[in-house]
Amino acid sequence: MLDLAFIRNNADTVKEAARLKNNTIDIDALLELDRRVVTLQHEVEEARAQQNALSKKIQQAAKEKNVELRNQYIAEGKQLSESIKEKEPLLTQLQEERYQLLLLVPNIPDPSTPVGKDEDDNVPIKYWGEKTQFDFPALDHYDLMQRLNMVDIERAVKVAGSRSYALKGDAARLELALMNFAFDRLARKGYTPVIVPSMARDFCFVGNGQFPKGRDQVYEVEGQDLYLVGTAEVSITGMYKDEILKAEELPLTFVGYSPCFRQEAGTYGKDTRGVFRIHQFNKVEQYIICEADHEVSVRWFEELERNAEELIQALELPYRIVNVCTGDMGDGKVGMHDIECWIPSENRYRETHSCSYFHDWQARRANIRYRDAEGKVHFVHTLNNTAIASPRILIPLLETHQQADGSIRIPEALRPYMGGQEYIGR
Ligand SMILES: Nc1ncnc2c1ncn2[C@@H]1O[C@H](COS(=O)(=O)NC(=O)[C@@H](N)CO)[C@@H](O)[C@H]1O
Repeated sequence: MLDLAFIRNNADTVKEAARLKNNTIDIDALLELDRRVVTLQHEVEEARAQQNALSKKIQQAAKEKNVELRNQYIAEGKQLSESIKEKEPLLTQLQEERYQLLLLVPNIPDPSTPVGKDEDDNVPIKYWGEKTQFDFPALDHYDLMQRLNMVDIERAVKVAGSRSYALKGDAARLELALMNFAFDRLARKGYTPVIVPSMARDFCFVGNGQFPKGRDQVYEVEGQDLYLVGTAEVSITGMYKDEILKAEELPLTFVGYSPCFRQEAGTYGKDTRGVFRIHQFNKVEQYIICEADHEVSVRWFEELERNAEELIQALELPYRIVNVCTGDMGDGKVGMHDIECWIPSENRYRETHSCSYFHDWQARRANIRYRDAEGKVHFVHTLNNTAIASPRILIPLLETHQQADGSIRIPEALRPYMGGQEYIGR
């Protein structure tokens, strides 16, 4: 959410941001509604002030035993109460309408964000590692997993329907190894490990920006104010709602873990083979709460990205980084980079990590603030990036490290989390 005063004073900038982000919000309608709220608010406050003045006049008239004047004031007071009683419900309703519109206003993209319509317009900015070449007929992740008895999709689909899977054998161990590997590396950097609720209340999803627009991507717990999170980002944002932190407490740096649940509405027929796009997966998440300063946010954005690169390089996976364009980045982001790992079987890079900074767009929605050294209160800045999301990361991992004999080499960095094992299938 943007500051209402900012929108009032920078309507064209906000309209341009909405246009660049394919966001259809009507800023003029929002500002018109805002003017009605401000006018009505002023009338109600005026009427209240007159009521206070009148009650003093009534007391004064009573003291002077001036019955006629006193009755006149009382009559005036009644009229005022009537008009306040009539205006207040309308004011409350218009304020709620304005708030619901404010939630739909996008953040302003950083000038370094490429202008574009969709992911095809994302701009590659860095490549690392040579695209894997094989001197034997290489298999895709699903064939590799089936041959090594590491996945059971049929039975999982029986249990939970389409886009379900069960990891078995060394793939199941790999997933937990990857979670521990990511948790460990970030905890050693001083990030606070946190295992958060995977069911969260509505306000958490409003806080990170998933609601109201992305409600169709979220599973709801029937009859309760509880929804399954699509990322630990939702729960961490919700944990700090309505808090005023001390400046010296910042930055808060988290490495979070949660199962993630996504409806994947609108992706029917896309990525249906294997485990690329599923309804439930596990993710280790990097999350920062820092002071409200653009340079500070950018430094954390760069650190979060470097952290992910370190993990991917340790897994010896070729990847590239793309600067996500305005049409693909979503409402809340100021800047966003995706890291895409090379998928040999698809002969292309595909997203495995997503790194974003928001300035105070999320913090305003979740009302997360801090008091600076002078005692002034500001909304914080928030950022997040994937550390490792599995089983999607298993796709480049298994494919890239497959051997001619059909086994799979486990990268050095992962072996300590796999009991020292060096290969799968040997
Ligand atoms: N439906 C899905 N199936 C498998 N993996 C997924 C799915 N959706 C997202 N992921 C994985 O989770 C990563 C992060 O998802 S994201 O929506 O892009 N970004 C976030 O959730 C942020 N909180 C950063 O992690 C993706 O890059 C991808 O690796």
